[in-house]
Amino acid sequence: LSERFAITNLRDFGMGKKACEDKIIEECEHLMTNKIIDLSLVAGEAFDTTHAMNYAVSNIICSMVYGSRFEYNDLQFKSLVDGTTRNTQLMAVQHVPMDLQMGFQQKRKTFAFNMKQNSELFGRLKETLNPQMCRGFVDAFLVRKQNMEESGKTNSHFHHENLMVTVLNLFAAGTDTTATTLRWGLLLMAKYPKIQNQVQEELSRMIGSRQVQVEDRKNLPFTDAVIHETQRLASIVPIISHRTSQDVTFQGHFIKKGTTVIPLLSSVLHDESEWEEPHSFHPAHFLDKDGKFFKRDAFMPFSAGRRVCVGESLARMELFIFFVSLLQHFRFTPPSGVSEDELDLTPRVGFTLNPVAHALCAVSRD
Ligand code: HEM
Repeated sequence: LSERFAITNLRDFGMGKKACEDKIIEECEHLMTNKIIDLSLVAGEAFDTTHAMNYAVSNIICSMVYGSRFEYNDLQFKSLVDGTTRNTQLMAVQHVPMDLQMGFQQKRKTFAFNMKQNSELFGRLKETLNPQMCRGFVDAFLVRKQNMEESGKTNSHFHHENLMVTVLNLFAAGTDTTATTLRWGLLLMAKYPKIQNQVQEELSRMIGSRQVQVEDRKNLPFTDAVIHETQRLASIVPIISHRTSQDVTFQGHFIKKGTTVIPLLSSVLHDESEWEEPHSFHPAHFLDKDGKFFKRDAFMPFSAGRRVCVGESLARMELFIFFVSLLQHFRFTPPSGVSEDELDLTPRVGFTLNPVAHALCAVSRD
C-alpha cells in the first residue's frame, strides 16, 4: 500500500511533469556554479565527478520528498548523500566473506545515521505541517496518517517505519542510479572526444547557450542517441530479482510459484544478436540512416513490464537536462598527462555498476 502511495504521490509532486522539469532546471543553475567544477576551471585541476553528480541528483529527490533542496555545503545533506552512496557500494562487499563482517557493521552504522537524520527532518516537517499545502511526499504521508488516526482507522500502513523505509528506498533507488549514469556519460565524452564534438556541434546549432528544456529532445537526435548508448553500454543495473506470483511455464521450463527469478538486464543490453556493436560505445545504434533517433526494443535499462522502474520518466528527464547543460557549458577531458586511451571503462562491481575512481577536467566553453 505505501509503495502505491509513494508512486501516486510522487507523480503528484511532479514526477515526469513540468514542475519537476523546473526543479531540475533550477538545480542545473546550482550545479553550473558548483565549487568543485569551479576549481577545475580556475586551477585547471581534475576533479572526481562523484560529489557534484550525487549532490545535484539527490537534491531532486529532496525537493520531491521534503519539499526543498539543500546547499551543497550543508553538512547534514552531505552526510545523508554520502551515507546512501556508501551503502550502495557496501552491498557488493557482502559477496566477499572476509569483508562480510566489516561491511555489515559499516552498513548498519550508516543506516542508523541516515535514519536519525531523516527522523529529525520528519520532525521539523511535522511541526510546520499545513494540510492545505503539502510541500512534498513526507507532508502528504503525514497528512494521510493524521486523517487515518482521526477517523479511528487501525491497522494502517501509514506509520513512522513505513515512511522511513519508503523515503530511504527512494533515495537509494533515485540517487546513485542517475548520478552514476551521468558520470559514465562524462567519462565516455572525455574518452571519445570526436563524439563529444558531435554532441557539442548539435547543441550549438540547435539551442546555443539558452537553457535546455525537455521539449528540445526531439531536435537533438544525436545527443539523445549518446544518452541512450551511455545507458546501454554502462548497464548500471545489471541484475534484478523477482519472485513468481504464480506457477508459470516460460520457454518450456516450469517455474513454481514463489521461485526467485534473477533476470540479467545486461544480457539484453549487450546481446550480440540485437546490437551491431554490443561491447563498444556506438551511438549509431539509436540513429536511422537519416540521422533520426529511433528506439530499440532491446533497450531496457529500467527493466520492463509491471515492475518497471517507477522513476523512469524522472530519470530520463534528469539525464537529458543535466547532461545537455553540462556539455553546453563545459568540455570534459582527461587530467593532464593522461591520454584518452588510458581512461578505464572497466566497471567497479557493486549493486550498481560504477566507473572505477577517476578524475576529469572541465574546460569552460562560455
Ligand atoms: C538512470 C536511472 C535509473 C535506472 C537505470 C533505474 C533502473 C531501475 C531498475 C532496473 C529497477 C528494477 C525494476 C524491476 O524490478 O523489474 C528499478 C526499480 C525502481 N526504481 Fe529505478 N532506475 C533509475 C532511476 C530511478 C529514480 C530517479 C527513481 C526515483 C524515484 C527510481 C525509483 C525506483 C523504485 C522505487 C523502484 C522499485 C520499483 C518496484 O520494485 O516495483 N529509479 N529501477
